[in-house]
Amino acid sequence: MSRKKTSKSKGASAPAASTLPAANGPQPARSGTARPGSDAPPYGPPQPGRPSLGSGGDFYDVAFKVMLVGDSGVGKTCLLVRFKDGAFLAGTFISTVGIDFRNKVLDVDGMKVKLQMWDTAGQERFRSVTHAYYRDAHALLLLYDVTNKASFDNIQAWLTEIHEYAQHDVALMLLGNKVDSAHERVVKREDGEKLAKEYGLPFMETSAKTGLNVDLAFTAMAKELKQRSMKAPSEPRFRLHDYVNREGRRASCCHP
Ligand SMILES: Nc1nc2c(ncn2[C@@H]2O[C@H](COP(=O)(O)OP(=O)(O)OP(=O)(O)O)[C@@H](O)[C@H]2O)c(=O)[nH]1
Ligand SMILES: [Mg+2]
Repeated sequence: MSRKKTSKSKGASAPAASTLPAANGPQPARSGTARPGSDAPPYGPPQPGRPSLGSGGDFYDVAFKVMLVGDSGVGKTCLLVRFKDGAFLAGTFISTVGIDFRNKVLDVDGMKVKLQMWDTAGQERFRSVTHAYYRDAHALLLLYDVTNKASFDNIQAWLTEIHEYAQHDVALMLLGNKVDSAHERVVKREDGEKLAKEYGLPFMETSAKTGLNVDLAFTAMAKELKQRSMKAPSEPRFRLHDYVNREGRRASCCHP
């Protein structure tokens, strides 16, 4: 069964999880060439126990699209590279052109969950390109930079955009990145928490540089999406807010 795609279907139900790889399959990450849905698996209900084989040779039970959004320079690409490859892209800042994507298969409570992660360009001039991708996203990671007040102040505008273009029940998480830069910090943790509470969002501070909370952010989202996709979950309800509050590490303690 495949889901019929509708354009800007505000108020429609969230896209179903995908279990089948596309005929042409996801392509290796590259900038500015991907088209909405063209490289992505078609949608369909999850069929646990019947793993699919992606074109990259990755077996998975269920697949979801996770999009990273936020101002240019907040660290979206670095966060993704940290999660995917465990490395930090130091040095010259190379701004993303258009949109880029990477895949990773996670083991979530015995199920292989493939995350197809879309890295969007934060620059204003690419905004119309990224709008086209929102409607297919199952989850959004919305980032600001704790050393850049403007990126925090713009979160409200990003939320307005998300409400306009994304599915109404898209899973959403707010991340304050670059907490390793303690001396340059201008947005307090409490300010991030307050904003997140105001909008009912799960919230964490992260560092693509040290890796703080990076795996946790993606894993928590994978757990949430997996739970949402189960028609009659046998496990207790997963609570994203409680999970990130419990598991999230604070920059000043506990982390190397
Ligand atoms: N200290 C520190 N620097 C970071 C971190 N994450 C990213 N950076 C730096 O911030 C700059 C921008 O990072 P990118 O990941 O390219 O930013 P982006 O959000 O993808 O930007 P666009 O592609 O233009 O939307 C780069 O110079 C990174 O090295 C972090 O966690 N800590
Ligand atoms: Mg980028």
